[in-house]
Amino acid sequence: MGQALNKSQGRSGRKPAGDTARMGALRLLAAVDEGATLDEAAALNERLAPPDRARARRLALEVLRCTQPADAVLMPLMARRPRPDILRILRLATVEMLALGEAPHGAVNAAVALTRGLGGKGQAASGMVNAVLRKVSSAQNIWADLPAQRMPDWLRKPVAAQWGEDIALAIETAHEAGAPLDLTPKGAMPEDMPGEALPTGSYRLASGTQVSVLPGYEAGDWWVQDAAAAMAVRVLDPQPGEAIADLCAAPGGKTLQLAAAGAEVTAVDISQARLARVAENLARCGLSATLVAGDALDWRSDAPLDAVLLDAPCSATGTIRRHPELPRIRDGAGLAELTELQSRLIDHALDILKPGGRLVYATCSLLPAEGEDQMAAALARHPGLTVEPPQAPGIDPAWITPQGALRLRPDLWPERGGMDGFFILCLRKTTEGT
Ligand SMILES: C[S@@+](CC[C@H](N)C(=O)[O-])C[C@H]1O[C@@H](n2cnc3c(N)ncnc32)[C@H](O)[C@@H]1O
Repeated sequence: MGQALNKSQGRSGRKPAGDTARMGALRLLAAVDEGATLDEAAALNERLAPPDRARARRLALEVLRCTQPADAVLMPLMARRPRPDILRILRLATVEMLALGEAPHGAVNAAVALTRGLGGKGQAASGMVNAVLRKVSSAQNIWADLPAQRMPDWLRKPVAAQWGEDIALAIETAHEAGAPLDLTPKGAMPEDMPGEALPTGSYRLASGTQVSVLPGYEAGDWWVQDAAAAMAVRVLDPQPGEAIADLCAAPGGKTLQLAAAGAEVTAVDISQARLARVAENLARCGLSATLVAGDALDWRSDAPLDAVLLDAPCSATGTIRRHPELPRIRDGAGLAELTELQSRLIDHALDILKPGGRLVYATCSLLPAEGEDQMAAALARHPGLTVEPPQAPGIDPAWITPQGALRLRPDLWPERGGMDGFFILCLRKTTEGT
């Protein structure tokens, strides 16, 4: 490795392979440090060729999943904390070598070149970067023993209080492992579709699979949707011809499921821009629904509603496998506002539902405040409700809570690659009303 890390290589003017993607990853990481989500920052890499853009995102995702372990290796090797741009380069190279198994030679050379590219201070720091990363490259044993990245206290405390320390650790391990690519079939999946058919009806492929080259993409035979997210509509069990409102619909994975089942769907979302994505997804899949842009709290149906799906706005803490920046850019503030909105949406959903109709409440959250506690409060406010036990193929009885809800967590299905965190409960409005 010694020769490969020769400082003079950075002066040759030749960019190490993968440099563009690495620069793209560093841009994304800098934006996250400023409080942006990866989706918000994606436009920064618009000029990159699609393969480099995809690799930049994969690298940034991996760094965000392993920032704490990377720092645990790096910090003892430095006299003081480096400036943020240099720290990002060090973390990237560390994660490339220790988490992704990249050859030290390429990762270290690239890091030194990127450091020099920062100008005067970077030139001065490049020797330190080279020396530190040489040591990091032989730290595999230390890396293997490091615990997975901890959730922040505002999230970890309620999770550990609800399910215990072991489950909190298992969830952290699942966060670090990332997420595979899950698809929901519209009908039968194309026969040549690679991957694994899951017991719940979703289809699972390796993460990083290029979606647009898969069989059936053009024909709209399926859409991308996490296996846990797909369970809310399976629990609702839509029937052909039923009038169903999807009150917080965008980007529309659940609207597509409802429409594919033959329901008469009205998809409501407060965001016109996000609702445009529902329209695009429906068009690609050859499905239809009535789209309404507006506040669900102000919307009422002209016809009686057989069912309402309320996939409420929430902390999205169940999706950290896919959005590892969330714990970095959120601090739990705003939770009270969200739970207040959720309870108002629940009350409105029950109000517009016909007697005998069913409400499925779902959140992609790990916080009991947005799931178990929220529903306990709703049941106390509305005595005329019955809980419908979740019935759908592939449900493990261990996923059903004493309350009769489906509680899905990232640590479930570890041998299959996990699933997002979701809370799902189906209620029936009795004819006596609520
Ligand atoms: C969890 S996402 C929904 C995901 C969607 N059900 C799916 O499966 O693709 C929550 C959505 O609620 C929308 N939203 C937030 N507040 C709303 C409100 N008061 N009325 C209607 N939609 C709202 C947001 O714009 C966002 O698209």
